[in-house]
Amino acid sequence: MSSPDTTAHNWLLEVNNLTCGYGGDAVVKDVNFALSHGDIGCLLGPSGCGKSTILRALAGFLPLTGGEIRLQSQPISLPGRTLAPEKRRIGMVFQDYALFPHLSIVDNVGFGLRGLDKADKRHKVMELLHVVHLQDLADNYPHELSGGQQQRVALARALAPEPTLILLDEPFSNLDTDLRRRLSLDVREILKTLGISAILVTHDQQEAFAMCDQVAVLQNGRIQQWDVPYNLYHEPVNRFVASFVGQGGFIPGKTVGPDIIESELGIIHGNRAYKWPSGTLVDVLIRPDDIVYDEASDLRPKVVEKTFAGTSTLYRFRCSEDTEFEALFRSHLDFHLGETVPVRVEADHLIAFERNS
Ligand SMILES: Nc1ncnc2c1ncn2[C@@H]1O[C@H](COP(=O)(O)OP(=O)(O)OP(=O)(O)O)[C@@H](O)[C@H]1O
Repeated sequence: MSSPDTTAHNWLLEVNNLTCGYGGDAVVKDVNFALSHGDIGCLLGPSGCGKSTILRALAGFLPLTGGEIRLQSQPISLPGRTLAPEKRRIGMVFQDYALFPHLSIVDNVGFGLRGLDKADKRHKVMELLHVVHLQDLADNYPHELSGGQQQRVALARALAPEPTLILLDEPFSNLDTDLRRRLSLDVREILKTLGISAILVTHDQQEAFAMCDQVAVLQNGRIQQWDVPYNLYHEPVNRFVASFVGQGGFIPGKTVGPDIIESELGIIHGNRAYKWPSGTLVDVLIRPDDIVYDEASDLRPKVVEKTFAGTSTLYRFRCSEDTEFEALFRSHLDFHLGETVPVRVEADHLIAFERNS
């Protein structure tokens, strides 16, 4: 597992060996990560891997059975000691917005604001509604707003008490694809403008990559890799991360040098040296963008699948029963099922795992 060095850095949030679960069963085990001030982190993984469980522990709804959570260097959760959720200065935004239907937008956003007179409260709420671009809807009611607008109200409400950290639990999953993309970028910009740190839970990797600075990929309650999106895609630490993040698949190969692998796609040169002896059987990760069209190439696999996607087309090619791979070409490169196409590998990164590992 890759985890950050949490020493000698002024972290906003530190999660050290976090272990917790339900009814004596540990669902999340030995989780480690840390978030810098102003950064947006993400918990990404398949359904049931423990993302929401970690979020509940961060919010203070779930006690720990092992490890600790620190916010601004102060322990807020330890086994046997859980600071109450309302004392953590952590805001939450949920999938279903959870707005009060009988309150106007102003009153929804101002709900958690204490100790301000009416005029100051309205002034503060209007400032926040400007930040989320909803000032013109201040006196409307939730049912008069679209899903995206309601989610921005929920964000403004979570921001109102000036939290140290915001937790976003699948906040865009009730929205259509276009709106999710736009809103996730809007929310990133709002958080960055205000310098507020956040943890997003999602199973949508495009959303994770577009919105977050650091992403944890989880499997069965454990973090497999905590890294920047670029590294997760190009430098996955294990097969699970390689398969879960991005498209692509593995083809069989054999090492002929520390950074050279022989395969049915030819000799593949990498940017890193592996320690395996020559002749080791490996599986090589091929991403669709690692394959280019090249009329001069002798490698001519057959098209076995084709998915047209407007500006690009995803092809599945077969060299042999053992070697199939995908390639993404601009859609004017139009080939038919069964056609043989000259291609070559142009991979910046060589990701391989020992066969049967
Ligand atoms: N209240 C609960 N009581 C008992 N088990 C639970 C409870 N909540 C979740 N679990 C179990 O804990 C595991 C992790 O659940 P969790 O909700 O954290 O996953 P997740 O990664 O957020 O999944 P999803 O993406 O589907 O929301 C699952 O096996 C789930 O069945």
